[in-house]
Amino acid sequence: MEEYIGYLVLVVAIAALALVSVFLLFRPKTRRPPSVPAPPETPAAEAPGRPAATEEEEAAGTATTTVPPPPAEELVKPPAIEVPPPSAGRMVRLRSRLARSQNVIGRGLLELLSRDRLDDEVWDEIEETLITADVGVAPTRAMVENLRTKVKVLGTRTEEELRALLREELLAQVGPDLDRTLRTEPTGERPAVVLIVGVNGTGKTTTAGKLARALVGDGKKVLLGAADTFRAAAADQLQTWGERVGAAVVRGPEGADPASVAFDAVAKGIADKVDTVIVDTAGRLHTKVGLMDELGKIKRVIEKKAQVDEVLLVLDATTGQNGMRQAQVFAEVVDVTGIVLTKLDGTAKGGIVISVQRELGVPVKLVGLGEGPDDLAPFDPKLFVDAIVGD
Ligand SMILES: Nc1nc2c(ncn2[C@@H]2O[C@H](COP(=O)(O)OP(=O)(O)OP(=O)(O)O)[C@@H](O)[C@H]2O)c(=O)[nH]1
Repeated sequence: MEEYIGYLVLVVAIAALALVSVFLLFRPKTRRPPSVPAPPETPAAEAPGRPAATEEEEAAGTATTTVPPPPAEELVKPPAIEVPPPSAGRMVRLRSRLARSQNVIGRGLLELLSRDRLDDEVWDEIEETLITADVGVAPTRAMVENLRTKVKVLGTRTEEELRALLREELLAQVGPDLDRTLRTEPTGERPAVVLIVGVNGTGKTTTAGKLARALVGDGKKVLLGAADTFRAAAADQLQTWGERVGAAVVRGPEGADPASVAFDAVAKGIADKVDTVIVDTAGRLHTKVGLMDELGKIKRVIEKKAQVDEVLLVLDATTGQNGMRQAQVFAEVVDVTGIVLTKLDGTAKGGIVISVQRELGVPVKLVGLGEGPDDLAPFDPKLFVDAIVGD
């Protein structure tokens, strides 16, 4: 009997053990703590730019692996297009910058004019101040002559009266009535063509880019032509300017014929129905003949497609008389229709506005007042003179 009970216990124990093993093997897994869902594994092809799978795609199970990856260039996220401010009112916005660089001339002149005795020595100092500010010899003489007569005849003595007199004389020299309109409107089916010329480093490429921005800000469709094929970086620079505001850029391989790039740019401008094509040139000043050949050819070739409406000569205000001489060579080679005076924020020699207009017989149409993308402004003579003499 005892032996029978022993067997029974053994059988029960084996059965219990078997039961426990079966339970452990097949026990329900519901009591595991819920796991945090891992981020879906995005295939490389689904990186930026690719739209998310639609519900239908997911239902059909076609959302991920069956779609071939798009070509590499589609993966690059296009840069956000900027909306630049319009060109009007820019000089007002940049007034303080202009005043900072220019009012030293005005303060000096007013201090001299306010002296108790206005003898020859003082008038010589006034003349010197104007010459130092790059006003030029002939305009300086004319101004001093007029000031001398008026102070004597009118007996002008108070600071306010002197300021008003100086303002009047400076304004007369700057030329408040010169036509400074920038011709950027298309003629019929043809876009306006603006050619940017000037010595390297004066800010030509920057001006082309800033002008494109300003025109886009005015609601125009603009195309940039990188005919400075001499320096690849200039085309890259222009491309960046264009991309920022959504303006197309036509460029050629490094060393390509600048005239052919200019031609292609204008042809594309016509095909795309843009308002304005801006062509940046290299304008290397090797020899006058070489320059004439290069710029003359660009202009002739463009004119097979459209007329050149503006030839803007870019001049660095900080280079003074040296820059003036270079400007003269350009003016002899090509019909300049307007001057862009850059870096006026970096010099007190604002008198160059007066001398350059007089020397070249062409109005200053735009001024550069800083390195910021919107620091190019239509030139306003009154605001300019106010910045010199102060309020
Ligand atoms: N402060 C200041 N800097 C300016 C102004 N305009 C241009 N610059 C700077 O001048 C430098 C030269 O400008 P670029 O546009 O490269 O000159 P560039 O004439 O095109 O030179 P190349 O392409 O070599 O012919 C850059 O550092 C510009 O930021 C301005 O109005 N004020």
